[in-house]
Amino acid sequence: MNPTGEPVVSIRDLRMSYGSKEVLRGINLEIQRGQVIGYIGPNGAGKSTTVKILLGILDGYQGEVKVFGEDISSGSIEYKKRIGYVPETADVYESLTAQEYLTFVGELCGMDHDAADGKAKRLMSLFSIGEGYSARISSFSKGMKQKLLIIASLLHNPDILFFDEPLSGLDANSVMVFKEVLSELSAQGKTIFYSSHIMEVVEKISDRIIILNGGRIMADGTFDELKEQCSEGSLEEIFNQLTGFDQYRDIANEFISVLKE
Ligand SMILES: Nc1ncnc2c1ncn2[C@@H]1O[C@H](COP(=O)(O)OP(=O)(O)OP(=O)(O)O)[C@@H](O)[C@H]1O
Repeated sequence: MNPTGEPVVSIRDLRMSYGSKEVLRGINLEIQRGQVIGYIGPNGAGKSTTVKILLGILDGYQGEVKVFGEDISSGSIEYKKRIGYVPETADVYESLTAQEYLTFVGELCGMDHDAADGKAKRLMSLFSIGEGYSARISSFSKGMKQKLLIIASLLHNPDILFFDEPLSGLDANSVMVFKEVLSELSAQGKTIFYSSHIMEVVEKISDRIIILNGGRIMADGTFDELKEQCSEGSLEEIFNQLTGFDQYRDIANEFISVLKE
């Protein structure tokens, strides 16, 4: 954990370009232990790029990125064992069974095979997909695959979690279980980065909301602070205001008239 109270993630003047296209334009952030961060922004804002840099799977950035107080460019990969990640889209090994996949992931993160096996089986059953434990992932429904990814991200009890649209495909009962798990994890001191386009959920679960637009941070604060700053009621309205999007009716009308042609 992080007994000294220093930030678990610290980012200074982070810049990233793909070719001549600058997609992160000077991000500065300090994230404390136990915070649930709603990390939101329009499509292409740079959210996944930031997360991939933090995960150590994207190089070539400028600026300083520290996780658990250590500069991730130092080459140490130990910190990755303390991180869990649910990507927006994932290539899981479909020909493996859930058991093979989860024990493999657990062992990669330093767990003993039998410990990973026992824990994975119980977590699958708690998520109502226990019957699929020995089945090939290729036979899973979309929601079952998503639950598998969530379990894989949590199995090794990481200290920082990155979730990208984690509720995608989950039924209403599982959503309630997952939200409750999130709030317990945060109470235990886990830090959670939550990226989603579902504003109602982000508004409810986040202690702090960061809005990214065009590679820059447009807002950073609690929901109440953002509300005060924008004089708007819901996070959806705040988001639309801060990302300069107020023509949705005109666009929808034009869309309909094109369909009618
Ligand atoms: N491998 C790549 N090569 C070139 N450009 C890329 C690459 N990956 C991302 N980009 C560009 O970087 C920008 C930021 O992408 P990123 O995936 O970080 O956005 P995002 O905020 O996660 O978007 P979304 O909400 O759609 O998932 C986009 O303009 C995207 O086209």
